[in-house]
Amino acid sequence: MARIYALAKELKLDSRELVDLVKKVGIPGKGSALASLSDDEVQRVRDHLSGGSGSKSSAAPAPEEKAPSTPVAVREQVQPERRPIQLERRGRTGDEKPAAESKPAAKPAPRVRAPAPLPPAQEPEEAAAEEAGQTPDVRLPNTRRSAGGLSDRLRRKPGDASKPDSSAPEPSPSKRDDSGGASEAAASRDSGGRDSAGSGRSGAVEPPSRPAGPLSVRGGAGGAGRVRSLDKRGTPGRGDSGKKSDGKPKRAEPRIGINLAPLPETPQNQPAAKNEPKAQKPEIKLSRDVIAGHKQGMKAPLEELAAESVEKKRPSGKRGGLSGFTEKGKRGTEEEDRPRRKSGLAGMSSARVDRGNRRKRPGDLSRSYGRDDRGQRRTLQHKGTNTAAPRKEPVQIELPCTVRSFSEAASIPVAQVLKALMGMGIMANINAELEFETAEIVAAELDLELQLKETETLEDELITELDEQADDPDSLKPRPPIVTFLGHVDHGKTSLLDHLIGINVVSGEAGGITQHIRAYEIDKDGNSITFVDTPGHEAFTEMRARGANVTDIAVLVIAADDGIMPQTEEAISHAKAAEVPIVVALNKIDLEGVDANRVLTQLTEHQLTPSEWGGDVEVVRTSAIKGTGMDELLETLLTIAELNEYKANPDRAAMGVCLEAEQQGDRGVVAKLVVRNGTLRVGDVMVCGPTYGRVRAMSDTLTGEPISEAGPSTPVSVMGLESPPGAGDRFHVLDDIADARAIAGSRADESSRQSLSGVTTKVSFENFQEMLQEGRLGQTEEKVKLNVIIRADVKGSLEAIDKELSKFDHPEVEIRVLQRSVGGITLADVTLASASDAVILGFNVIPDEQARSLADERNVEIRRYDVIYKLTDDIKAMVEGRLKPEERVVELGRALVKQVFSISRVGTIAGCYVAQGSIQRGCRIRVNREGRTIGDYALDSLKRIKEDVKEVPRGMECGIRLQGFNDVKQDDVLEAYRIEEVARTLD
Ligand SMILES: Nc1nc2c(ncn2[C@@H]2O[C@H](COP(=O)(O)OP(=O)(O)OP(=O)(O)O)[C@@H](O)[C@H]2O)c(=O)[nH]1
Repeated sequence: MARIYALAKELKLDSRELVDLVKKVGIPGKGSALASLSDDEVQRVRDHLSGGSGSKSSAAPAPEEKAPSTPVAVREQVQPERRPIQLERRGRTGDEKPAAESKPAAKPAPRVRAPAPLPPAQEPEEAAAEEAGQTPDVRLPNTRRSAGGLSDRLRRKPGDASKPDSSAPEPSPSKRDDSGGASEAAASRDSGGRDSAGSGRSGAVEPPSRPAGPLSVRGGAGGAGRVRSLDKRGTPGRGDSGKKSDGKPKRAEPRIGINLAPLPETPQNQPAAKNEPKAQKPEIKLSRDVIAGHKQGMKAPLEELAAESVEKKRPSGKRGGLSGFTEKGKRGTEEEDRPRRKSGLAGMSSARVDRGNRRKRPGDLSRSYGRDDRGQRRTLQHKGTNTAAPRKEPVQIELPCTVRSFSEAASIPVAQVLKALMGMGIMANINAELEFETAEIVAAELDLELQLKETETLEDELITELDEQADDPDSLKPRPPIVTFLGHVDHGKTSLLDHLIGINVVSGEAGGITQHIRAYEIDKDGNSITFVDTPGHEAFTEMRARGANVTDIAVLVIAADDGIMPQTEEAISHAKAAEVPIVVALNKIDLEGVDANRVLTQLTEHQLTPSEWGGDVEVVRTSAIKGTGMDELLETLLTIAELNEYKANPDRAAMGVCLEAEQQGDRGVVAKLVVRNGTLRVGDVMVCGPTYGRVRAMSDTLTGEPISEAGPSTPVSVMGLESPPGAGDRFHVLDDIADARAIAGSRADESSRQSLSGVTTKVSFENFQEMLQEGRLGQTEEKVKLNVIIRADVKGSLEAIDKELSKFDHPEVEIRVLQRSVGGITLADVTLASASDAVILGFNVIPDEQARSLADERNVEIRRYDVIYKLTDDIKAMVEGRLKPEERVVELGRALVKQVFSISRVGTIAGCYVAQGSIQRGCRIRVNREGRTIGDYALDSLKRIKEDVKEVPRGMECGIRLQGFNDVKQDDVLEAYRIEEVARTLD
């Protein structure tokens, strides 16, 4: 499995280009650089790049990478020619490698062996060459390759074989000898690798060139890169440059004829090469010892030095100024340059020449850095003036990384990073946090090397370690279950808890409504149960949203007289989403005339089948007033706890969750915590969310009596924290208060950074689709679940949507409706969506103000529809990976209709107050009445006083007339929006 962008990087291709290629190869659903390819698909791509023959390419995959991007097209054209060449290569590949590698030994024998594998037909040539006195193993082949390779080919055609042949071999060997073994060494390997020769020559030459293939293959992942660089370097070979340039055409045999033209220049280049010594000085300084050593067979140091030098010279692994090399002879296709590139000293010279070229054309930076294989513009390209030197070293990125820090690290403008992100379909701001993968792609887009500098934070070191610290099974002891009451308001949650603990809190509550979370531990026949009473299911879900799932069992309290009410439905959704056992307390059973069966039926309709009806949901009939069913309820809870074997290790450092906290005048910060594991003691140092402190005192949440320690599942009031943590914040006990302080500080920073970040973190249709394509989802489960919450205007719509969704059938994705109900989108929906990574689907309904702002804050996606098929189409399209929101709705503002004026011949004018954003001329208006959208119309006229205006901002009044709608009423909410075309970037 490999990501497209990673493969592109490996193959030295542009990500988008590879995406196109993948499509071309016939692999569907890979519209993004983030998409993953299976091994088979990767092989298909490689095969395609290699020229089409799967099996062949598999034998020598690396060579294919030689021709990165451009090659695709070119190869296809040249295919007929390449085939034979490839075959030869492969043959060599295996054999050559060793030959090339062993070269260091410089033993003639091995050298001779290398050519052996060559096709018989070519042997004669090789043999002839050898006989020519090329005993010096490597040199011969090298010489041929680098110098004579192309010429050989050319020779054959033109018929002038001797001249180039002799000249080629001679100069190079002699030269090398002169300059010291260095050149030979490099040449032998480099030029060997250089396919130029091989290609240029007939089959015989090929063998020597093979080495390049093998080299890259060995390189493994980096093979591609190497091949590429080798090619580059090969080009410039000293003195042979001209010839080499000829050699490249290997792939494009048809061009040989065309390429012949530059031949005459070969000799011209030669002299240039002779001048090399001048340029060579700054390139590499070879000490006499090294040179002498090499003559005695020590090639490695030289090669390393050479390679190192070349690397330094090449900006960001690009072909850099090498392109200039081809200029004279054939500045045409870059693919022709590639094969010429060499490694080692040959590469050095290429780089040197390259530099020289750059010096000649200082303004043409684009040629050096700004173009990719297809000549397409790269981000670092500069036109005309060289404003800044391109970064040559890998970009060091420390995680987490913002756009700003990325741009600073890479020394490139923020705008450029944002643009690259936009190109990936990510709209971010300067403070947006980039995940490593995103940063990696951006770096690839910007042609930068990325070096991850991950610093382990104290959080990772201490907290994560504590979280991951597994308890020895022997140390685990049963712990009390933590039970939470959920249900519709006034159905008796608090009364039930009161009765269970024997106090009467209900009467003391303001307005009879629970405003605080209470948590008490009670004892039943020696067994404890911890009860948590929350002010509503939002609080319950809120804690879940913060990763603090304290509840083991949910008790759904339903008043027998009311039955299931809207909030009960929500509570059911929340409990189901939390995936905890549900026990129903059918309360107020003491009331006369209540029909328990009606409630049981309703429960069944909500997929909660009572155990007495054959289901698995325990229903206990209770009366908080009379105390009916209390024992049965406790016993049921204890039985469930027993079945689920809730256990914890009381002998470790405590960790748990904060339920509530407040600043109390004389006592300081008092936090109500529940210990989930371990034992909390007075004197312990703890970090809780963004605060920390030492436990100064602890007290029982029920009696208020001081306690010195609190074991697993114990609710406890703690004093000593620096500031009040939030509900749902987790706490950990640490050894060192300095660590606790540091962690709390970094969390505070992190949360403020997140609030500034503009990157979406929650699930949305688009990122779900993306995750699906990448395989990030569904790796552990059989089916990926897409959580949705549906809100519709009427029950009929809900039923229609349900029906549509029930038809949905996908092998990998399951639509999981967490909640479906009639009415506008509420805060509870957003909280649930946030806690459950769900998308809210609104059908002809709008979110209320609170829900809207919380959704914005938490990046919860709310999708609104007015036609059912659009909703289902969207889901299908998303799952099938073809979601293409070509247009995006941009909300502009909301206005409240304060008064309506009917003017004859003009129509109805709505006198409005702009409560949010602005109303703009040319926008569209959704008319909402009592939480439902009743129509969608174009804005006909927008006036302030009597003047037509372009825009009316928030806080102003205006007159609005809608096109084709005169039934505007007072208190209607008019929502202004605009539809913007959005360029698709993922496909
Ligand atoms: N008849 C009868 N009345 C009950 C019973 N349980 C609770 N009530 C009454 O119902 C009203 C609401 O009870 P609460 O316990 O405050 O209900 P709640 O669900 O906790 O309400 P919130 O705190 O607002 O969430 C009170 O007046 C209780 O006296 C019961 O079993 N029978």
